[in-house]
Amino acid sequence: MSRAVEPERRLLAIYTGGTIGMRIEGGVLVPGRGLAAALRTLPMFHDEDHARALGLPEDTLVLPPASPDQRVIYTVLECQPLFDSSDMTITEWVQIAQTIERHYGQYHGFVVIHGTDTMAFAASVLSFVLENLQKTVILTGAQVPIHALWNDGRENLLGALLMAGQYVIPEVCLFFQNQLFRGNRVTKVDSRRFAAFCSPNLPPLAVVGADVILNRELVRKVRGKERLVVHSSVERDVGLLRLYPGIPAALVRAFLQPPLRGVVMETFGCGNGPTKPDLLREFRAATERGLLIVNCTHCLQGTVTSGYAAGMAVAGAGIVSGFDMTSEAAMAKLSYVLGQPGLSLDSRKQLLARDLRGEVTLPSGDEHQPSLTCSTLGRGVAQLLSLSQEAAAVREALTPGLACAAAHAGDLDVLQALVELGSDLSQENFNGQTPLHAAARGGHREVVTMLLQRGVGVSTRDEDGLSPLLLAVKGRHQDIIGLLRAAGACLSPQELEDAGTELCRLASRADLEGLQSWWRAGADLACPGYDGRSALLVAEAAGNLEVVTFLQNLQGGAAVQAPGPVSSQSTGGPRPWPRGSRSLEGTSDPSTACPAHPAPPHWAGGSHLPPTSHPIPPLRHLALQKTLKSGWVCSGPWVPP
Ligand SMILES: NC(=O)C[C@H](N)C(=O)O
Repeated sequence: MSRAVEPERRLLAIYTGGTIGMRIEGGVLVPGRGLAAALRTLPMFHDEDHARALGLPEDTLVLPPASPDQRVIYTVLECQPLFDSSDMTITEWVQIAQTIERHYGQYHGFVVIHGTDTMAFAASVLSFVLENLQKTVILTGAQVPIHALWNDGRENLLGALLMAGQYVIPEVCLFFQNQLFRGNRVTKVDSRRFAAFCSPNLPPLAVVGADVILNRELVRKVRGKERLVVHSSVERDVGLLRLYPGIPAALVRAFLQPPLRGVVMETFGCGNGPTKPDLLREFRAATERGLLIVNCTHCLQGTVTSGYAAGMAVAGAGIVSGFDMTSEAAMAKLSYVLGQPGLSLDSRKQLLARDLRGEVTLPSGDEHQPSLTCSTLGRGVAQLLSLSQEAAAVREALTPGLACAAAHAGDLDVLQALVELGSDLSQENFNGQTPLHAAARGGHREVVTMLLQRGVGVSTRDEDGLSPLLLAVKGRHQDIIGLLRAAGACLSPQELEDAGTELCRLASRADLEGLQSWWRAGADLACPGYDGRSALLVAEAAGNLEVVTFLQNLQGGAAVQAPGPVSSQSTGGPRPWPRGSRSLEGTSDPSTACPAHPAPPHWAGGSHLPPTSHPIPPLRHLALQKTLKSGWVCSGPWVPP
């Protein structure tokens, strides 16, 4: 992942349909034409003066400048017909890939505007069909049409255009509600909330707030300069079978019949299934006939393991482990692997067991990843640096980067090795970050504790002015926020400048966890957003009752006051919390910019947090009618652009 440098970035936005452009006809939502014309009337999507100066054609729009030296110009291709994505199939997704291929040389990146219902399938298929991707492909859509007053489409589409315009991310991604996910890691978890998607087993590649926080090390690296390959030959006879307690062998037999060539089987927990002999016989008979079956857990989070006899029984029937793949990704992978011509069954099984597009986390040992987490590399470097006197200068130069990488990976061993070499763990790396920044952002409690015990400064700001505390807030690492606050960390006036708007945004999304993070970090939750409204007002207007209760409880109990002080240098900007009767005790870190205030009792124990709903996304649907899902079905003809 890198920042795009071209002064003019050209994107192709392929509009396939979905709620984002829908209109109401006869009381129901139907796909709507003319998205480009609608965008043309919205100043956030189009700078008419600049377009006229450039002489851009009707279908090409230009965003207002996001940075003084760069413009994002995008052409909207409207598909014919437009789809509610429930009607889309692998046929249309391959056609989208072919459209990208046809226009690959003309554009810097691609945005695919798609319905949300099957967007996770679409993103997964595209990730396999597009090989050697060197440009950014981002899918996005909306829960509410862009024409509605209160909608998520504008924010999602603008975010996708800006991410694809400003960064080179050589992957198929999905952008929704300010998060950029790897496309083949997502699943739709909510039919109404704006936060419709989650990536249960891989953190987002980027999170957009007041700043764009990139998870650079997660983004796939381009290998060489190989040409884009589009794998149009995919297997359509792939299906999805969800096991349920007592599922009859006869039903399984009926489902596993030809022409089916591949099946994703959603099993219980760690990949377990019933061990009834008649059922296992059906699985074995199917796999011996050459049917490929991949085992994915129906849990939202976690992986298939070999820890249970019930799991081993399933594996013994010739079923391949899907580890932590989503069912969507596993179906797409099966279609891709089965579509490869001339491979033996064993080779296909081997392909399935490999990580092809970042879609799966293989158990350590199955794949060696050159990371500091497998401490051999880190220790090796440390050992090398200790060899000679001359190495001292090299060590000096390498230590900050190495220490930050180790801290970000949560690798205490490497940090310990560096300490033994006499390294200073408070040194800053090339962009001004310290290991504490890296550990706070990565959410590594043990590393944060170790660094604080060693007395590193908590107030260091990186080149962008960000402190470890703000990174912990953005990462929602509540325990780390607590540790940093206890060590005297405060948000600076600069960091609090846009907090009000961010709080309103979180309130509008019912993002309780995000609000709690800011509150724990000492932000004023009553601080107004850009339009003068508070988070409470926004939550009330949006009908987000949990958030309203949370904020009201805080207000009622006077705990709306931040759980510690904001910077004593705070002037203007957000109003500081009244100090009330809190005692100002000595700081544990005299170097900090503001005095450390002990957390008030209601916060220190954590017991006074108002009752909240679980921040974890809701579990995947359990409805039995979804137990048997048919595979990729060809629909009528579709004319790609
Ligand atoms: N929010 C949406 O886009 C849902 C719509 N039914 C679709 O998938 O096309």
